[in-house]
Amino acid sequence: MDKELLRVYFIMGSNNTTRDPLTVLEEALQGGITLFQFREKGKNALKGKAKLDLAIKMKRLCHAYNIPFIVNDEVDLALEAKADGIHIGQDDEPLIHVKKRCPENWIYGVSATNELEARHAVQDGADYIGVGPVYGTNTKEDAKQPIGLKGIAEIRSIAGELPIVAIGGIKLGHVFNIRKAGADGVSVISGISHAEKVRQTAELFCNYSHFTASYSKNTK
Ligand SMILES: Cc1ncc(COP(=O)(O)OP(=O)(O)O)c(N)n1
Ligand SMILES: Cc1nc(C(=O)O)sc1CCOP(=O)(O)O
Ligand SMILES: [Mg+2]
Repeated sequence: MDKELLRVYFIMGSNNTTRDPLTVLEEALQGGITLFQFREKGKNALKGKAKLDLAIKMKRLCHAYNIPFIVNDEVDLALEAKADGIHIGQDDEPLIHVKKRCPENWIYGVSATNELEARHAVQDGADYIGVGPVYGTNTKEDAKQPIGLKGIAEIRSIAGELPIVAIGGIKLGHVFNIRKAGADGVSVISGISHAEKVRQTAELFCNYSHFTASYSKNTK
């Protein structure tokens, strides 16, 4: 996959905002997010048809802005919504099974918290690795211990050329150091979905992430 898609990877479900989730997503798209993941889980998450309906509406919105639509965890939902990819965690259906029943041209993401998990993700043919949590987060109840910038750098060395994206507690002020540690981008939930001005905040994430990439290239 094109690693530029990971520059600002916005993730959201209906319970990550008190506003209309479609409005929040559209504002983030207007701000220039480069990839979107539908993650409908946890307290007050939608179920059944309401979940599928929201997924399809979000996919249409993403496609109107030429942004790929990824689904978290749920392979059947991703297939029904005709998504562009799936994100798989360590406790989810293994990537090698998932790949057998999904389109070849999908984007396949895998989570890793340590070098061993990253090594397996590379071997199993992931298109990118979600690395975290980098910092403490209130968004994911079962989040592991933060791995910090050192954790990103360690997984960067395992991943080789495979794109990696950092996740967990990421705010605007973290972007520079995260990119310098070797991540190709930042994956953000509350830093964007809870922002007072979603479009402007997404735009700032994009500018910071873009600036750091150019800065690092020119100082190597
Ligand atoms: C880009 C990205 N990276 C990591 C995750 C976390 O996946 P997982 O560990 O399966 O946890 P849940 O999100 O399912 O709670 C992710 N979703 N996206
Ligand atoms: C969904 C998720 N996965 C994580 C991991 O470590 O794999 S941390 C996390 C929550 C990210 O939300 P926020 O940007 O609000 O901290
Ligand atoms: Mg998962």
